[in-house]
Amino acid sequence: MNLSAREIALNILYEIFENGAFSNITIKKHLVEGLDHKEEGLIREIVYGVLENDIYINYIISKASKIKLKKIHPVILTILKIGVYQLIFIDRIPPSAAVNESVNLAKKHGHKGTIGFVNGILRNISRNKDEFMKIEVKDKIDYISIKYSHPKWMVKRWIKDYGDEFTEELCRKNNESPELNIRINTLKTNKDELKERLVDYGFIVKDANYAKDSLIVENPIRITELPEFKKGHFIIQDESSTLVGQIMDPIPGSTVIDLCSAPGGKATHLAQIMNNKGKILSRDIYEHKISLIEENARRLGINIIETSMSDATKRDESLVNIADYLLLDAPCSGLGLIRRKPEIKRNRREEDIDELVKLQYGILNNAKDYLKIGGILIYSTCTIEKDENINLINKFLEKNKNFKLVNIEDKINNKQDITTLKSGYIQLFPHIHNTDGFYIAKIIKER
Ligand SMILES: C[S@@+](CC[C@H](N)C(=O)[O-])C[C@H]1O[C@@H](n2cnc3c(N)ncnc32)[C@H](O)[C@@H]1O
Repeated sequence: MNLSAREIALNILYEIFENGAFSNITIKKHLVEGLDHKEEGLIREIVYGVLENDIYINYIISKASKIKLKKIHPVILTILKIGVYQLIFIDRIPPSAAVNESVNLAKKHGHKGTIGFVNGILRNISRNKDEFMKIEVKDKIDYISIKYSHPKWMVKRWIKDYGDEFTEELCRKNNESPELNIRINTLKTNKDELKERLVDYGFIVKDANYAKDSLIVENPIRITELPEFKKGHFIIQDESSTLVGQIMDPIPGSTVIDLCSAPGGKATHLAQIMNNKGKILSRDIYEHKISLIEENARRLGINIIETSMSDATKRDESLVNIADYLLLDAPCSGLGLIRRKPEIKRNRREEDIDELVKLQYGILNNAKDYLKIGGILIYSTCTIEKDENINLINKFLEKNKNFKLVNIEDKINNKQDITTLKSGYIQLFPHIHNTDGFYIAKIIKER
């Protein structure tokens, strides 16, 4: 029997809420053959919409329900969330349809009582929408947390580091869908040629703002099914991440170590910049991820990447003093990726950050010995947490006086809203740069 788009969305959300699953992987798993673009679009809209607005939706349901949220069966609660999301956020769906579709799901998954419960709550919210949407709290942290559905600890940290207005803008932007970026594989094609091909297929394409090898695709549905993708003419990569290669800018023929390499987005870009000449040692702690690096390298026509499994927290004597360039694209809290993976807001815990900082520092401390004198270290993360970025790098530089940040002004042409290039690092934010939240520092080992 074919499931409706809303029922598929229910199954996906249930798995994410109950098992802490990743949104992109779970969506892929549940999309079945035969769904048309419109149904697939609705499933994605509901899943991402509910995840992005989860705290606000819960707030609205708890105002309407006499039963505490914790006491509502998780499937019924998810059905309610799908209904509320459509009532509040999707204008084109008539309220009666939003209510009826949720009631139909309740008929399938609940009993007489729960059907009445879902119907009553959704009708009440639909009739008094403005009243239910009001956020009646005085505290700024509580307000931002509910309105933009970010956990309080996150809002509190960001207000402390960046201020109220900045945090509100950032949280607002985190709930918008990001554009898709692709990176051109200059070993196989060039920007103009690829752009022309994509436009011929009907894609709307424009240049990215900061990364030379990146394009923005506005309507990317099923872009990875194109022959150009299969032939390795491009890879999906946010432009912030593409800037890592651009800023490292390794010379062809060099030896590069990439300690946390999977799935190889940055390693393959470095190979491209090196014109597929030299050597890149790509390592990762997870065996199953190594094959992803190899698959990407093969598709992109790269043969200078040598993969192996290793734990970067353990010192490897065979690497000491061999690297001209070293990339530490560290495991991090991922708080710069909330637009793409809204489940991060539910799954990440504040305690994780201290743990991650210890891990990052441990790896950095090994990495420093792998560089030759005069070698270049790039440290990057996809987070906006100062403790994982600038604070960590400052602590490292304080303890290792032979390392210095390098001016990177010549590496980025468009300097709009980036003021720290001279100081050797950049911190990008979704609401300012329209990229993932991302940190990159370039450091030289002077002696
Ligand atoms: C930010 S991701 C790397 C993304 C990759 N550089 C790219 O551009 O495609 C961080 C990677 O670190 C790996 N990792 C986590 N802990 C590690 C460790 N102790 N040693 C080596 N790799 C580790 C994870 O498996 C993950 O693939």
